[in-house]
Formats: sequence, C-alpha cells, structure tokens
Amino acid sequence: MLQPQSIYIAVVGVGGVGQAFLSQLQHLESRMRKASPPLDLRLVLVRRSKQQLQSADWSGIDISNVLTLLKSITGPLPPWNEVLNHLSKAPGKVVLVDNTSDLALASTYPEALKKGISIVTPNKKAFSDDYALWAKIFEAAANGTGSPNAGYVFHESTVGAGLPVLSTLKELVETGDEVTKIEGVFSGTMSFLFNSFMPVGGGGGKFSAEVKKAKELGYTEPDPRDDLNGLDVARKLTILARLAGLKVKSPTSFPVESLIPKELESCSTGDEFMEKLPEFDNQMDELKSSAAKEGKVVRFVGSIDVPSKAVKVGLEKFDASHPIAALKGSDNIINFYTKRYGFNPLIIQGAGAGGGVTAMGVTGDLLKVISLLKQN
Ligand SMILES: NC(=O)C1=CN([C@@H]2O[C@H](COP(=O)(O)OP(=O)(O)OC[C@H]3O[C@@H](n4cnc5c(N)ncnc54)[C@H](OP(=O)(O)O)[C@@H]3O)[C@@H](O)[C@H]2O)C=CC1
Ligand SMILES: N[C@@H](CC=O)C(=O)O
Ligand code: NA
Repeated sequence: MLQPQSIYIAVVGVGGVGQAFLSQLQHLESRMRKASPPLDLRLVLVRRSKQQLQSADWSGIDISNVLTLLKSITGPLPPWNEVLNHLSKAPGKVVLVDNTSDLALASTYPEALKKGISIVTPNKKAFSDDYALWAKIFEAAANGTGSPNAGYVFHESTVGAGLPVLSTLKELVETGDEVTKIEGVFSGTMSFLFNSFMPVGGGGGKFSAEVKKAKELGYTEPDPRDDLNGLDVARKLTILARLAGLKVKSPTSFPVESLIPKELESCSTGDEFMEKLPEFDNQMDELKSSAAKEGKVVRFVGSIDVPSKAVKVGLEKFDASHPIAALKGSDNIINFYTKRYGFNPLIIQGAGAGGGVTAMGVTGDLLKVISLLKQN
C-alpha cells in the first residue's frame, strides 16, 4: 500500500494559544488520517522557554501527552539555530508553529523559510517590528518573492485573532480594490476592559480589577503592559498598513496613546505593575465620569488613512448608539473603507482574543500551508 504523505510539525510555545492549537492539531491529525488520500500530520518537536521535546527518529510525539512529557524534560535548551538545522533535515516538509511573542525567534523566520520550513504564527513581532525584517521575510518566502523551494508564511491571527481580517484585506488588494481607510477596535483586551469598566448605561467595575480578569481570561499579552501601552494595537495597525501598501517603519513611528500611568512606567516587572495598578483607578474613574457628563463612553481605537499615510492609536469618545460603544466582551470590530464598497464599509466583528479563537486562525493557516505543500 502507498504510504501517505507526511508533514512534520514543530510547535514553539504552549501557553494559552499553544495549548489550544495542540488540541486543534489533534483533531486535524485524526481528520487528515481518514481523508482520501490520507495525510500524515506528525508532531516532531515541542518547545517552551526552558524545555524541549523532540521525536528522536521523526516517528512523532503523542499529542495528547505532550505537556506531561515536556514537564519531565531536564537539562539545557538546545540552541535555536541547531534546531532549525535539524528540522531542515526532516524526511519531508516541515511547518513551524510559533506560539510565542518572542522577537528573537521571529527574527529567524527568513533563515527558516530559506531552509524550506513553512511558518504559521500568531506572533506579531516579525511582521510589525522594523520594516527591514518584514521585507526579508517576504523576500525569503515561497508565497512572497522567494524560491519555490522555500517555505510559506501565514499569520492570520496576528490581527483580530481568528477573525478573517488579513485574508480579507489581501483579497481586497489583490482583486484591485483601493483601500482608503481601516478603522475600529483591534484589541480584545482593550475591548473587554472598556466594555466592562465603562459599559453603555453606566456602572462597571474598577479598571485594575478588569485588567486582572482580562489576564486570567488569556486575552492579554504575556505582559499586560504591552496591551495597555497601546503597542499591541500599534503592531496590528502596522501589519494592516503594510498589507495595504504603506511602508510603515515601525509601530513606534506614529502617535500611540498609552494607558500606563506615568508613575508606573518604571516598574521592572509585569507583576509589580499589576500590584500597583489599583492605586491609579481614580484616574480612570475621572475619565469615565467626564465622558458620562457628555452622555458618551470612551473606547480604545485605531485608524489608518491610506491616502494621507496617517496611522493613529488611542482613546476616543463615542455616543451610546455608536456600533463601537455597543461592542461586547473581547469583540473587535474592523471597518474596511474601499472604493468598491463605497460609503458603507466592509465590517468584520467578533471575539478578538482568547486561546481557542486565536488557535483557530493558526490552524486555518496550517490548512492553507498543507494545501500548498500537497500541490508540490
Ligand atoms: N492570547 C490571545 O488572545 C492572542 C495571542 N496572540 C499572540 O499569540 C502568542 C501567544 O500568546 P499566549 O499563548 O497568550 O501567550 P502565553 O504567555 O500564554 O504563552 C507563551 C508561550 O511561549 C513560550 N515562550 C516564550 N518565549 C519563548 C522562547 N524564546 N522559546 C520557546 N518558548 C517560548 C512560553 O514558554 P513557557 O510555557 O515556558 O513560559 C509559553 O509557552 C503571542 O505572540 C500573542 O501576541 C495573538 C492573538 C490573540
Ligand atoms: N493581547 C491581544 C491578543 C490578541 O492579539 C489582544 O488583547 O487583542
Ligand atoms: Na485574524
């Protein structure tokens, strides 16, 4: 009998998104095994910050037992360049799933792609840091201008988690529409915070308590200061602006409003910051009552005006009847204004953070890579 084609999967990061991804991978692996023709999706490497588990002979790791197996690993973490070299010698195509928020790891994507390793990731760093890294990634990738033997790269979950934001924008651009403006709520954490701390109609909890909840729900970045300083939204807008054709230099090259109180800017750890944040709840209460006096609520939004190349991120006041004011939970709303859609934007709305919905975007990207690899 003909052996099914094998695709080798390496996963880095097993936090909220990584664990949800592993459970979706298990589901996909079983579906692909029964498909016609069958496909063998084989997990061959799992790595976290201090441990790595590797399938010695490419035979695969039992997905259901990964976390327990990882815990038993001791000893030093192998250097990442050695891991990439090892993966490039796999007996078939390799897909690297980066579920970390590590910039150093993201900076090795061009090298991995040139070695024929495909990448799917929710990690925004590679696509939103210096423009030079973005350019190197797409010069190396087979779905950029790289060699057909190079790897493919997809990163849907870097904006709006699993919502089809990047695929929609790419299709608008590739089918010749002209995107003039993109605006909305791009952070699940910020959406959750303002929807629960300052709901339409009044009431709401203490700001610092809502930040704690957002972290517990898995919405925040590993360090919640990366959400509250506006940089997470700035990174998402950088990615969208670049896909819309603007060569945005970096996420700090345009105005970004931070919600970090001045006095807490010097906190050395995220834990210290979380501990001291309740002392500043009064500042956010003042913001809430001043907006309420005008019959409005405040929300954290972003926009890209393509013709003027203006990108900005920060707080804005909205009437209670505005769709942005009426968002619930961790919902994002992304409005694409284009020549084809005229005055009424194409709108994408739904949960913009959380392990399951983010992993869905990553698994969806894996499916896109599988379908491309099957054609080769
Ligand atoms: N949470 C969400 O809703 C969304 C998240 N994202 C993105 O998804 C990514 C993961 O987020 P999330 O799962 O919430 O984060 P977590 O903090 O829960 O998990 C991060 C994981 O990455 C591992 N890790 C960190 N640095 C390294 C490294 N250098 N080498 C190997 N492993 C490393 C950590 O290891 P260890 O377990 O040892 O600590 C951990 O397993 C981030 O880039 C985030 O921006 C995108 C959209 C939505
Ligand atoms: N921390 C981010 C996670 C998704 O990108 C957010 O809250 O939106
Ligand atoms: Na998305």
